[in-house]
Amino acid sequence: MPDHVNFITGNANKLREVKQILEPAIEVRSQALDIEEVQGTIEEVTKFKCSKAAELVSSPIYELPKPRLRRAHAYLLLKVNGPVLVEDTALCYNALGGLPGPYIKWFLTTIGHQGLNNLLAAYDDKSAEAVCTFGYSAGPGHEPILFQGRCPGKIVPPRGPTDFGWDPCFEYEGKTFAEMEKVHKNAISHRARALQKLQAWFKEGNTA
Ligand SMILES: O=c1nc[nH]c2c1ncn2[C@H]1C[C@H](O)[C@@H](COP(=O)(O)OP(=O)(O)OP(=O)(O)O)O1
Ligand SMILES: [Mg+2]
Repeated sequence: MPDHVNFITGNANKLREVKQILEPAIEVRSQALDIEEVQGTIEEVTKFKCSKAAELVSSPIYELPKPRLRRAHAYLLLKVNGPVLVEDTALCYNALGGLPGPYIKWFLTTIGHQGLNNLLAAYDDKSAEAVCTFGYSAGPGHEPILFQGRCPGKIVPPRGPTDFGWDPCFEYEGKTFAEMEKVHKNAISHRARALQKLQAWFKEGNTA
């Protein structure tokens, strides 16, 4: 098992959940980079994001022991690309053949919770899947390895706190993600299921 991962995301809520799930076994370090996102399948979007992150990220080649020494020794820090972990989240409506899928961010920003419901007005089937795909790259030129988790649910009018994305509109076993205790969501979510696969891969002896 690696002692840490370098999770690249601009989303503080994602980071909090990944920390809650992986730590303390694996320390989650993070850099907030705004990475361009392409069109394509969920897998293509995640692979591109991961390769880009591996190129853009820079991290110190070693850790200095004490914070007060860091400034003095700043010149010793060299740029090293990768390894990195990224994640892309999709929300896939079954009645719509998997859309909005990886484009959920733009749908949510543009039409909001009510709009996410209205999209299904013409259909009886309100079922959906939350899909989380982590991409891990050892560095530039290394093909990203993907770990995907899926959680079934249905799209409902918003219930619960509105602090994280479409959580209020996604119902799983009678509760929306927003209504659940964080520990409950983090035990059954798309993100938790994907991270279980990543943890299993690390346990096989693969290291970040
Ligand atoms: O568990 C979740 N529960 C509710 N909403 C969620 C969840 N996870 C992601 N979301 C939202 C954030 C964004 O509106 C879209 C995914 O887009 P996505 O590109 O993966 O996220 P992002 O751009 O916010 O962060 P990043 O810098 O990691 O790409 O769904
Ligand atoms: Mg994004």
